[in-house]
Amino acid sequence: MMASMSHVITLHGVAPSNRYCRRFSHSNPRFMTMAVPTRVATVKSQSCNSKSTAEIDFSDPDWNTKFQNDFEDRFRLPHVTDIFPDAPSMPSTFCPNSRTPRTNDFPGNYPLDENWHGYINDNDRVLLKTIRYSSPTSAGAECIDPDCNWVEQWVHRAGPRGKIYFKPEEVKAAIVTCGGLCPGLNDVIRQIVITLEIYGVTKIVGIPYGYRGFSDQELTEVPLSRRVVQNIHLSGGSLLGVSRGGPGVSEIVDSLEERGITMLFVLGGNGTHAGANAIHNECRKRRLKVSIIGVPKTIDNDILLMDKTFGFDTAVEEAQRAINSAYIEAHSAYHGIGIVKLMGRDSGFIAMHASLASGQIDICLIPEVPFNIHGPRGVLSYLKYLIETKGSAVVCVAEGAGQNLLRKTNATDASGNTVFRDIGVYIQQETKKHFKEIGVHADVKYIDPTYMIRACRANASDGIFCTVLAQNAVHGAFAGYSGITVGTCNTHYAYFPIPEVIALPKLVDSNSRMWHRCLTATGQPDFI
Ligand SMILES: Nc1ncnc2c1ncn2[C@@H]1O[C@H](COP(=O)(O)OP(=O)(O)OP(=O)(O)O)[C@@H](O)[C@H]1O
Ligand SMILES: O=P(O)(O)OC[C@H]1O[C@](O)(CO)[C@@H](O)[C@@H]1O
Ligand SMILES: [Mg+2]
Repeated sequence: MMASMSHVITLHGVAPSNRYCRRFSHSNPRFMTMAVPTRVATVKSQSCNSKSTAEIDFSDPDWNTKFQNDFEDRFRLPHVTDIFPDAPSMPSTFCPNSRTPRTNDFPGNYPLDENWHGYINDNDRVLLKTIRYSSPTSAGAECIDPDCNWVEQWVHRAGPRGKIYFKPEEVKAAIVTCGGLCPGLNDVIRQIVITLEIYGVTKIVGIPYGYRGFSDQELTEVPLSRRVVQNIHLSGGSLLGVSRGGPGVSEIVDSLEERGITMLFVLGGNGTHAGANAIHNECRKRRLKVSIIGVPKTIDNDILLMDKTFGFDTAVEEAQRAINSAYIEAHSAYHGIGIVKLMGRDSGFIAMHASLASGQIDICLIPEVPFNIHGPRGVLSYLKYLIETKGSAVVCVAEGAGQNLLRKTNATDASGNTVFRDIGVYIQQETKKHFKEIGVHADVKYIDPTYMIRACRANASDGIFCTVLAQNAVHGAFAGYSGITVGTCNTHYAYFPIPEVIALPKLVDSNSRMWHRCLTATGQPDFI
């Protein structure tokens, strides 16, 4: 089959604008010209096939090797030596078992180099995909070619390097948190500060209220130290504040120059990372030795290639309280119907995982899977069936689900994200109307716990996750990288070039085992 294919084919015959991938719902043209990545993800990772995968000529006997080389090139991490080839390096000052930097004056707490295997080699790699699918029809198969050949894809291992490219005493590090709130922001801020201090950095500041803090003259830098951040992880929110919108990239880089910032840690979602990448590019254009490092903060878990993002676990856990309340209300009422709306603009991960965890959801609706409300196969008919057969029902709907059923809105927020209509309210209203029309009693209750969930403190698992991400962010900066972000792949920590992880939102694959498991757990039919 392979030999006979001399033409360039699309992946499984699926056109590049494919089943699972959509653009992030940005519409602000100001940002579009600034930093939306030009490269689309070429791997069909997270079920996203792409233009460049579609351009592979699989009749070439070397396509596999070429793909892997291309992959290695794309995932190469931008480094300070790209613009300053002679940039000096020095032995790392990082010491994992000390509160202070490693110095020759105080060798007692530090093993001799030859006995200590604590650094990451720049050539260490993490395997991105671990399942070998035998057929493209296997559940959730992510194949590069039509025969689903095994293709190794390796990304860079995160962690401390033996050589560093910044002298700690010359560093001024800044941290900024952008976008919406997410559990764990304070844990990340805290650990970045602590790790920077261990390297020996003394000038550490927080930029208040997201990117806005770079331009608003009334907002002043927040000095940060171990003392300041010691207990901030005990509460939710962000010590520094967050915002959407704000200044353009050039203004931000002007501000970095004026302030003498040499390391910038950017905590935020896809929009923030697009901004971070644009800042990185602008710094390179101006030949500034500045390291821009992202830490992906998206409660929606919609960043490509990573196992998960921080705050997601906590969100799923916290959503249980809302779901349980909806269940109790519905279960205690005569013909009770509970509706819970959870976050997820483009991706239904929170709704899917919360439904799976609760065991109390009868219908889970996510943006990736179309559904009808009305008609014989619609959600309302099934709700009637549930009321008749089990007396009550609970629906979990992601905020971005079923937007096609609602009147379009042209409204955008300050960052250019489309403002959605409330699908939860719509389902509540239509349910009430429908049951009235068919003359069946229904007691409908609607819960939207969004801001209660977002404002929570990180749970233990996210607390650990944030701590490790933050340490790795600092290690990445000292290693001389810039324009990168940090995440986990198959439980291992890795660095990624920013454009590769934000080209598209990571979506729930409706052919994945996880979605099928969710369907098995709820027992819901297709609503199409
Ligand atoms: N394409 C872009 N280029 C440069 N900056 C951007 C871009 N998109 C968004 N930004 C900036 O990034 C910041 C955060 O963006 P946004 O409000 O979209 O949140 P986010 O990072 O995607 O996080 P969340 O997951 O909470 O939505 C804003 O200050 C916005 O101005
Ligand atoms: O109301 P805000 O702050 O604009 O944020 C809402 C958005 O933020 C998110 O919670 C992600 O941070 C989305 O799920 C949601 O659409
Ligand atoms: Mg976003």
